[in-house]
Amino acid sequence: MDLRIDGLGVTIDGRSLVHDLSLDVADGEVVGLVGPNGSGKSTALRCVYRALRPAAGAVRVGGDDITRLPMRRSAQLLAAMTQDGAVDLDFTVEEVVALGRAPHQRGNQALTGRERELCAAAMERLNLTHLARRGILTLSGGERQRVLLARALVQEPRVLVLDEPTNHLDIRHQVEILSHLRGAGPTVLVVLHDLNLAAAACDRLGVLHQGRLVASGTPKDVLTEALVADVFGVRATVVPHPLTGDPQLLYALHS
Ligand SMILES: Nc1ncnc2c1ncn2[C@@H]1O[C@H](COP(=O)(O)OP(=O)(O)OP(=O)(O)O)[C@@H](O)[C@H]1O
Repeated sequence: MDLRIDGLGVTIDGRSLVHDLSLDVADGEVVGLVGPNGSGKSTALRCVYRALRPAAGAVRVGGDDITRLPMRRSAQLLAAMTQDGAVDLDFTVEEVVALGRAPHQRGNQALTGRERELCAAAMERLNLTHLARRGILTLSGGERQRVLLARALVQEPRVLVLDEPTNHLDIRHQVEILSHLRGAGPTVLVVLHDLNLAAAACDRLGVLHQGRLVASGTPKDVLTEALVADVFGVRATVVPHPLTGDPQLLYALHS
């Protein structure tokens, strides 16, 4: 197993925010974490990328407990694209993308030819080449999200974790970013709100409700009308996508 979350628990101010969460992600697999607002998705993910130390349990990458690794080593293994991963300094787009190589470099080394190619390919793939010289602070929210994904990809991590990577994005870029996750190389754990896009983008889903994992499995197994009603409190009709067969939820706002 590439990423193994084992009995994770987070308690803050006496309140259990994540309780006994275990979830495995196999090599190259894309697993989505879904759940209502406040169900503990970001808190769990923060433990995975070491922004938060869990009160219980462990997070293992390739068998190593990442909380016991030096920061530099865990940054070589795991990259995170998060809401709080924004860059406040006015670096250019190409400088921010190149920062993804930092865990692999010693001191202030210049990028090697291979690293420059890697950065150029990531910018090309995320439609950023024309923005390479622009200051990151001048970009729109969606453009900035794409820069942060490019930075995470050039890190060449074994595991990539993403917290709502489609925030701010128009539908074209939502589809594009999510379609980059499969076959991108790394094993992926991604928090998503849109259940239809999660069903299309992920091999498996884990559903969090009040800090507990209440279901996990393929999107087809997990996204049932009963689960959506129980966990999200919403009535939805589940239909197979006519082209892919992925479950898709239809919501009737009026009848
Ligand atoms: N540092 C903290 N101190 C106190 N409560 C916290 C802290 N961090 C998170 N919480 C609470 O823990 C619960 C889970 O929060 P979390 O951000 O993990 O949920 P989420 O599933 O990611 O939600 P959303 O879908 O709204 O982003 C929420 O009720 C939140 O208010």
